[in-house]
Amino acid sequence: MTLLLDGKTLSENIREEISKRVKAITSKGYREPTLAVVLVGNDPASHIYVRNKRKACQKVGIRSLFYHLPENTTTPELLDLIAYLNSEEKVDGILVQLPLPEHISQQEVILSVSPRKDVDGFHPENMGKLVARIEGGFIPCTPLGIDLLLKHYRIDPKGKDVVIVGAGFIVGRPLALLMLWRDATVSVCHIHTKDITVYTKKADILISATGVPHLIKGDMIKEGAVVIDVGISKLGDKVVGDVDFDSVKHKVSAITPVPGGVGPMTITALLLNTLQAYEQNMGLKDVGL
Ligand SMILES: NC(=O)C1=CN([C@@H]2O[C@H](COP(=O)(O)OP(=O)(O)OC[C@H]3O[C@@H](n4cnc5c(N)ncnc54)[C@H](OP(=O)(O)O)[C@@H]3O)[C@@H](O)[C@H]2O)C=CC1
Ligand SMILES: Nc1nc(=O)c2c([nH]1)NC[C@@H]1CN(c3ccc(C(=O)N[C@@H](CCC(=O)O)C(=O)O)cc3)C=[N+]21
Ligand SMILES: [Mg+2]
Repeated sequence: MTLLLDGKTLSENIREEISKRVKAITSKGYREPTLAVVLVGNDPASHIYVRNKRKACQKVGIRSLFYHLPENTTTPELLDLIAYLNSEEKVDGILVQLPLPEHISQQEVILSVSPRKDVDGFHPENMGKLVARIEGGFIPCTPLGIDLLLKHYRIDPKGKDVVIVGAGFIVGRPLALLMLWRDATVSVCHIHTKDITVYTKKADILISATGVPHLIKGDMIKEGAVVIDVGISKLGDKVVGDVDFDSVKHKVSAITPVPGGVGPMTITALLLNTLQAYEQNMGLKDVGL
């Protein structure tokens, strides 16, 4: 029997808890948690993601402020907005939607967000805490969402061979660090890997995050493995992952569906990070809340 790792239902349950926590705090007279979402340009997929993130915020009582800048925004203009959001006491979290237009320096933007408001966990101070195993930083949303999903289903990476396909900045790399933190033996494959099948076949837990539809097929997988599909691609009008679900599903012990697996968990992790930023910003722990 193959277990479907249901990120949608788990997300609903966690979001219910977040909502209760927000109500408990705001009913004591504190202001609402606030996330600033910055989108540059008109990429249609980014628009949909941003809309989903804002809807999710609203449902749990997190206020979201939306800053939509034109495609031709310059790096200094974007940095000015971020400097303002950093200084604004009432803004707890800042999310700059990626990818940014080519002409904007992603590196400068990531460095400019205050590490205390960096709910994406992309700032080197937060990435560094992931390397050094220092608690209290922000863990990037997709790795954190996957960690929560594995925990919920009592799949412990400790001592397991975890193989990650894709070494991107927002998923593969930070995920590798988090899985090391969980005491897994981690391999990371990428575009220059000679033969990814050598690695995927050894995986107890295989996590694919490339955006290449149907990259992972049944004959590349060990019997009984756990498969986590991070990829999101459009094939015609269907949303598909990196995993060829039909050839894989009979071989594995557990697998995430796309949609309804990692995607909702990513947004839930964003809500959790925003709540963490808010609690730290307001000093709620210090007053015993
Ligand atoms: N479900 C969710 O919540 C989320 C889903 N995503 C999805 O995950 C995917 C990856 O996103 P992201 O990390 O931002 O993308 P990136 O483009 O930053 O990273 C993709 C990685 O996969 C590698 N890669 C590409 N093709 C192959 C291949 N054939 N074999 C092995 N490695 C390959 C790339 O190598 P190289 O760079 O050298 O080409 C790169 O390391 C996308 O589909 C994205 O939409 C992303 C975030 C959240
Ligand atoms: N600064 C920044 N932070 C991000 O976290 C970030 C980003 N930029 N840029 C783009 C990627 C992608 N990403 C997704 C989030 C949710 C779903 C999601 O909710 N997916 C649903 C719906 C899929 C669909 O129907 O399109 C699902 O899988 O069920 C997908 C992808 C966050 N990203
Ligand atoms: Mg993310």
